[in-house]
Amino acid sequence: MLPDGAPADGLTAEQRAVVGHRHGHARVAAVAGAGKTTTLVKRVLHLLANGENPRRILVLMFNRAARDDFRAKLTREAPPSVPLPEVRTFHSIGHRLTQSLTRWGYLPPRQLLQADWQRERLLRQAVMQSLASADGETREAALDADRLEAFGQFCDLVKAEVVTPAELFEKLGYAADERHFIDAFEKVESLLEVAGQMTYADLLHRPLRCLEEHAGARRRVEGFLGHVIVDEYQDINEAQLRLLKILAGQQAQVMAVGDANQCIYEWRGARPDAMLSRFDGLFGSACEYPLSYTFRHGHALALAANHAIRHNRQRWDQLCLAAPGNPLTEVQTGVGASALLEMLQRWHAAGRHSDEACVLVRSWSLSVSVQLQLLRAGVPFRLAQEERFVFRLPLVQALAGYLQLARQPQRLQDPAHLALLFSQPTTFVAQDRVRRLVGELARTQQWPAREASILAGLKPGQRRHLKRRWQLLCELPKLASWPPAKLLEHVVDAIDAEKILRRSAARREKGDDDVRLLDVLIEQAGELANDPEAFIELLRNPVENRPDGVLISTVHGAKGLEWPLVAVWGLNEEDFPHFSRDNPLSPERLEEERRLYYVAITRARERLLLVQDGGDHRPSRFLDETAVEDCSRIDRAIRSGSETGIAVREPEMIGTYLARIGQACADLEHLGRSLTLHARQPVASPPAAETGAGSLGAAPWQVGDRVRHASFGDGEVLVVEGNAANPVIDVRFASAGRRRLIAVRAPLTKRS
Ligand SMILES: Nc1ncnc2c1ncn2[C@@H]1O[C@H](COP(=O)(O)OP(=O)(O)OP(=O)(O)O)[C@@H](O)[C@H]1O
Repeated sequence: MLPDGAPADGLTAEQRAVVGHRHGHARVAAVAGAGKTTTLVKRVLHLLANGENPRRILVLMFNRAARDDFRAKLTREAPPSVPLPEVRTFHSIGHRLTQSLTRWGYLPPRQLLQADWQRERLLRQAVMQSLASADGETREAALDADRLEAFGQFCDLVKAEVVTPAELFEKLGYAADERHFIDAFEKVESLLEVAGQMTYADLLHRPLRCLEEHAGARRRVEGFLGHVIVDEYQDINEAQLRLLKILAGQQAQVMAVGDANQCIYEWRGARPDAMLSRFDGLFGSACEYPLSYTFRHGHALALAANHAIRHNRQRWDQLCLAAPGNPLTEVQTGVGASALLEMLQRWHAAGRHSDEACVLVRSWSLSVSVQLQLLRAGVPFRLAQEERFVFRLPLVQALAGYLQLARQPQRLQDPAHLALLFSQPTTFVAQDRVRRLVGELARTQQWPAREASILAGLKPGQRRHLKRRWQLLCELPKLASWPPAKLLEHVVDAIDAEKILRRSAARREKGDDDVRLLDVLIEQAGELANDPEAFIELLRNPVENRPDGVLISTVHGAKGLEWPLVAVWGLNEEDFPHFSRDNPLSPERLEEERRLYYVAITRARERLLLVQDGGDHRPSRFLDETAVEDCSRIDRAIRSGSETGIAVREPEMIGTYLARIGQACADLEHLGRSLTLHARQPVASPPAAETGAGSLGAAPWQVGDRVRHASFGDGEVLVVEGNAANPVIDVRFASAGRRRLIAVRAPLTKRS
């Protein structure tokens, strides 16, 4: 049976309300798996059936895959030969606007830079111009591939956030040795202008700036639309928001559909408040529509997701409810590879296939241990990004190369092998110089004399790095009998690899990732203590993506997708949530990490396994917050109709959940009343200072607090934002509607 007693159209009451929305702007808060596409397709058909001109409707989707999916569904469901509205991505709208503005003479014509190499050449030229008077070492470091990529992201983000490069630099706290980004951005802009070219980010940025500047141009694009429907609204950036505002003009009714709890693209300029207060600021008030039922998974996982996201201060106050016909979902926690391999074994034993399963990781470096474990166990797998195969990572190839050299001293005479070991981790020397030097070393087997021409022009620091590397390589054959883990540790110490990796990384997170990769490899090498050959073999294994294998993906790559079995791997403090001593966790970043976790766990349909490493690694705080035990017990009670008292962490939330599903399904109606719930104290969590939780826990205002205002009467807190000591809160008042208040100034009292 469908929730809310759905009639023959198969929609829930909540979905029907969205479809039939009458007038004004609308905000649709849809939990993961709520059937947004189904609902929005029906909404478009409803508008058409009510005589709306299809040319006055625009549907904006987040990416091309979502757009194609929507178009296909709309075409399937629409009566034959009915003209349909446009379904587009923001970039394609930007492209068309650029063409029109160019034709009307507002913008000079420009060619889009399509190939990666063109973009890379542009970034390289701009950095070289900007560091023309800097020393060779500084320029070399700035032109490193990762740092160049970080600069490219910087340029895109300046345009996505519609700020100046200096503002972005300050806002995101870039490192001092990236200060050239500010000037190099301007160089990029000049180079593009002279060459008559533009980047993908310009497809939105140029027409936006032009339209904001020229009222005449604005008048030519405004007023054509009656309805704009925007999907995945939580992940759109400032440039997209402002373009949307212009396109909608004064008349169009905007329907923003999304889930603020799934905003995971802050690094691309998205903001969780786009869906919340920012919408009000841009468009004014909107009708609010929840889509609370997920059609993806069972109660245990819906409850787990609700528990997890409750710890965010800035969130949409909405419970995710499992629809009655959903599959049962088993939620489990486990430690280490054995938990994953056992789960996969049971899955296969039940006749299920590997390609129904997905392992999700917070970042690619965490996938290395899964890959190695699956390789060892002979479980076929595939990677969402093939270049992430462990044996293809340059650092991994180099580490395998160090081990190999220990066992095969003749490799000291192989220039290609030496070039690999001199380049990873970097020695901060240009590659062609390294190539010449290793050629000489392979031939002479001697470090050159101080005055040798091959060393001319190298700075003392560079010479030191190179010489230390050569000494290590000469030493390795003498350590051939050492187990691989000890040998790797020695390599890492001898060349100060952690420091080099952090210093050479383009972003702090990349540095953390590389260091983590070292740790993982040493751990894995330790597990094969007696068999160094097997370890080297493992790292050099020429595996290919197996289409029938278990998928390994990052959580970002899993946006919008689902699998019958999902394992979230690497649930350790510092890994997920990701932080380190150099990259501490601010309250905002913790909330972003938690949204990412929320997205990860809500991808599962039938089984969810949450895996931590164990050993020295502390379990992720998210595991405790998810209260898996409570969720599974309540799920069992729902299924068995048990009426015994249960002690749970969040009796109030679970009570509300039971009452809501009881309203939706007559069979469960008794539950909210009969299942008695007691509060249980949470297991003590580590102190905030240790875990990087900041002052979050001390926040006096919580979403869901019931309040009384001297003028507006009773209400409920929907959003808490800003500084914990002086937050801005959104409150929905029963009589006065939604209001935004500075909490300490407002005449507010909390009600129990
Ligand atoms: N009212 C409903 N009753 C039963 N099943 C539904 C209902 N609405 C949607 N579904 C099912 O839920 C699944 C997801 O729906 P749909 O493809 O529309 O959503 P989506 O937009 O891809 O997902 P999401 O909500 O995660 O973005 C589909 O299998 C769809 O048939």
